[in-house]
Amino acid sequence: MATFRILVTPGDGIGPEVMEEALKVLGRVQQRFGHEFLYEEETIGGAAIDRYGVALRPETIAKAKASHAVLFGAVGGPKWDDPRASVRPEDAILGMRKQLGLFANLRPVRVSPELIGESTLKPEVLQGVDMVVIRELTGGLYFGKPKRRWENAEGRQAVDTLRYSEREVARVCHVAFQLARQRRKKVTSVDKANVLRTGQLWREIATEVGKQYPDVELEHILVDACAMYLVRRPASFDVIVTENMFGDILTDEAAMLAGSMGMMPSASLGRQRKDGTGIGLYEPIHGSAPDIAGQGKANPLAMILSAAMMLRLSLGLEQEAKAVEDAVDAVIREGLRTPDIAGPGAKVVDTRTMGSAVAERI
Ligand SMILES: NC(=O)c1ccc[n+]([C@@H]2O[C@H](COP(=O)([O-])OP(=O)(O)OC[C@H]3O[C@@H](n4cnc5c(N)ncnc54)[C@H](O)[C@@H]3O)[C@@H](O)[C@H]2O)c1
Ligand SMILES: CC(C)[C@H](C(=O)O)[C@@H](O)C(=O)O
Ligand SMILES: [Mg+2]
Repeated sequence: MATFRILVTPGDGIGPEVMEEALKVLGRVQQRFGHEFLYEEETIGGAAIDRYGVALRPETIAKAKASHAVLFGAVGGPKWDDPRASVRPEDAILGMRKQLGLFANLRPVRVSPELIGESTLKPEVLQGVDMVVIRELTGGLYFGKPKRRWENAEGRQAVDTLRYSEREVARVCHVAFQLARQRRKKVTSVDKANVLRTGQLWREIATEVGKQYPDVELEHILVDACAMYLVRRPASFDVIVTENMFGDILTDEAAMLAGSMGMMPSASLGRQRKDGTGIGLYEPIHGSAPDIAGQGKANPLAMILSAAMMLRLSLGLEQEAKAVEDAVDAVIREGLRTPDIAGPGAKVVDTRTMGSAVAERI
């Protein structure tokens, strides 16, 4: 029997609601496959600002480093949204990513045949969509310095800095090519090389890294065109690799191919240890959804699918990961729908019923 340490950070809004369901599903995995998951829970985000005055405590990072993986819900909400606030709930997720060195964010986009009808896009456009967007996660505009606000005779000013180093671009491109080798062997590198110096560096390095993977096709697309192709011919993409901010925006767009933000899991990975393992952080790409929090309307499948990615990528439990994904496919096939993926006449269930249904099918 294997024992794994998992840090659980539910966060704010629907974060705790979807986390409860992921833990229910993992409980069933423990029972069925006989593993031991040792959980530690930490308060983060807005809840931590209320309790400790900061969104992320050093103790939480220390606990994360002592774990095999972190399961992260979502942070944020109107209560902490003052644009002048010196601490923000989002500092929790940004701090985790940076301090744990999680530079590669994998965001798979799969379209269940049963959900094609619920999308706002035409069914024929969605046929065969199966891609992974790899978002660079610890560089770019999010972290570049200087980053500040000030005021002068011309009024209020602000600056964020877009900076990338050769090393930062190369390492995330390697992740993309290695993943493409296990898939359809195509990488699309997305940049803004027609305008930005960082985009030119990105393209140059993606091309150099690509030469080390002659069996993988590499195409370059400008980010504005990519936003268009994502809704025009999404099935043509296999692995997309892009910088932090572009990846953030393009993946919310891509969520609409899968039907809802509530269907989009993610894994954030960093350097591997010598034994081939490495800490990973697993979270849905959606936020705390204040508009539906506390109403039982949140779709827990993105969080549950993130837990499946954790089983596969940080705990090395492929069969268990597959069992969770198959259970999710089964409930979708059987017609269970939270409101975000429910068409007319659908069998609408609440967050807990959806989570229990997945757990029961493992
Ligand atoms: N990783 C994170 O913690 C994370 C990610 C994104 C946004 N946020 C934060 O969340 C807060 C709200 O942001 P937002 O409203 O722009 O984005 P959001 O992702 O929270 O919500 C966008 C829309 O998608 C819906 N939605 C999201 N997740 C859903 C789910 N699981 N089931 C059903 N519907 C779902 C919401 O109801 C809303 O209509 C902000 O404070 C933002 O900073 C946090
Ligand atoms: C909450 C926010 C900081 C975060 C981001 O911009 O990275 C979110 O939008 C995401 O996609 O994970
Ligand atoms: Mg986002």
